[in-house]
Amino acid sequence: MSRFVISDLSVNRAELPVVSKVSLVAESGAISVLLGANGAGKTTLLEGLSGIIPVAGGRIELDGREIHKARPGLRSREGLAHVEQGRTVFRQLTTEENLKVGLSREAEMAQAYDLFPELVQRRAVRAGLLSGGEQQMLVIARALLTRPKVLLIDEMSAGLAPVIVTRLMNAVRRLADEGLAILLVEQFAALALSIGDRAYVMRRGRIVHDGECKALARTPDELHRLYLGTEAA
Ligand SMILES: Nc1ncnc2c1ncn2[C@@H]1O[C@H](COP(=O)(O)OP(=O)(O)OP(=O)(O)O)[C@@H](O)[C@H]1O
Repeated sequence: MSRFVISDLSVNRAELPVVSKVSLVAESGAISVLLGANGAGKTTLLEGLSGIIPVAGGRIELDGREIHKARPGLRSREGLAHVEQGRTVFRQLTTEENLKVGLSREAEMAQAYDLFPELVQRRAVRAGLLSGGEQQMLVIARALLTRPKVLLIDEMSAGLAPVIVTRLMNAVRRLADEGLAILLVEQFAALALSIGDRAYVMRRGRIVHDGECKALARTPDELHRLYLGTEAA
């Protein structure tokens, strides 16, 4: 069982505070969903978690070990993987070569293909020629090759057709059911809440809601209010 705990975390951009004293948890077997309007600071938070940008304050702990001062490579070795926004693949390499860049062994490759059988028939195709959904599957598969304990996923659904988004969401649910701890940043709020466990809503760099996904899914007006910030301060 893994536990990823973020306490009072602050992250700046160009020396301006973008994420302020955020606390949240992601645990084995569960999906923590992080929602919020554009510019709320979700991507900045994930980049602070994986070490792409340094944190300005607070703590990040994975299974009781503090990792917020560690370089990204070390955080990865500790068990953190980050599916970044933008679906970056090596476009000139084939699907399989993209996976091999992750220095994977056969067992991990087999697991990746088991999660996304769609990629098997595309293994010899250059990644630049894959559909957006296939590229997203490839990026998620590549993140799994390091056998992470915690998976951070940023806007995997951007620009994809609803049927593909549902496919990806089901795969993410399966990963959680197999024991991963997942922190899912998502714009498709209703769908994310339908597969998630714990829901957080972020606004202007702060967490303004922390509760169960099921409860928030039942109250779309409340979700709307949280996004727009019309509640009493
Ligand atoms: N490289 C950067 N330099 C300076 N400010 C930035 C940079 N990237 C983002 N910001 C600012 O930080 C704030 C938070 O942006 P961020 O991308 O983290 O939000 P987000 O919640 O992920 O939004 P979106 O859903 O649009 O991706 C915004 O005000 C944005 O303008």
